Amino acid sequence: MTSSNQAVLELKDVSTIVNRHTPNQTKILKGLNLTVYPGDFITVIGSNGAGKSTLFNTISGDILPAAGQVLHNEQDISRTSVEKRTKFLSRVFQDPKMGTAPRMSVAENLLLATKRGQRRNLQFRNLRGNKERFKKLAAGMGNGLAQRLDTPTENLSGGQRQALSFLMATLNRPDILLLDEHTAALDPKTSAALMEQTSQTVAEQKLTCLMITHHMEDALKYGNRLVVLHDGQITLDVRGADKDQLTIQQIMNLFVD
Ligand SMILES: Nc1ncnc2c1ncn2[C@@H]1O[C@H](COP(=O)(O)OP(=O)(O)OP(=O)(O)O)[C@@H](O)[C@H]1O
Repeated sequence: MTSSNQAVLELKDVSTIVNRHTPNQTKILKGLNLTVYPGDFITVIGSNGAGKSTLFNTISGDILPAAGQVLHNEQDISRTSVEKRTKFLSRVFQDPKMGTAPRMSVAENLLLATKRGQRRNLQFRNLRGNKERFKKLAAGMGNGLAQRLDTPTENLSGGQRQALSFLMATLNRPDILLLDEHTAALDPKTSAALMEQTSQTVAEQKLTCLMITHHMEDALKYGNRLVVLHDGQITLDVRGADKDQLTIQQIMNLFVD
């Protein structure tokens, strides 16, 4: 990645404060800087409470920075609403229940995802026209989702539901994809399968992606770049060959205060 590339996302000296003007006021991100280039796949690690979810909440607009700026394609989005950011950003959460509407079928959820960032005007008669496309997409996940297109998502397994959340998040090729421990609630085999699918989709669609994980193996295996968060700041940011040479032991040593 060359420095002449325009950044997709930039956080400049970002600080966040929760419980402002109360005795519990706490600074979480402390002047954090991060520049993300097109096609970066960044694994984000750090101990509990380091500020990883707060970083994602700041990128998604769920938390507004108390100081500093968030830029998307060089435009200041620091005050842009969560809803407006969904036009270019999508996120998959740890909890399989978070990403899908439970009473709606798999196909209806996928149709909803095609309208992401647009005004909601769901025409379910479009379902039939999209069925073949949805079937193909679901088949790509390789976990029986393609045979469940008419099933309400509340009746899917956790793995199928999380695969659907991932599919919905990537359907319209977001500029920025945030994966917030998206495989953590799944059993090891299902988790590994979704991780492989993730890696494949990110590569095929050349997505720009940040992924929080507590799996050190995954943090090393996937992505071209790894950042370590500690106490609200980035304490390590490595890419390419430097990342490839990292060992789990070296990373574990970084977690010792
Ligand atoms: N709304 C809030 N009110 C008070 N404290 C908060 C709030 N949100 C986060 N914190 C605190 O800020 C710190 C960072 O939280 P955050 O969830 O970003 O960490 P994390 O790195 O994602 O941790 P984990 O790995 O446990 O998910 C923690 O000490 C947390 O308790």
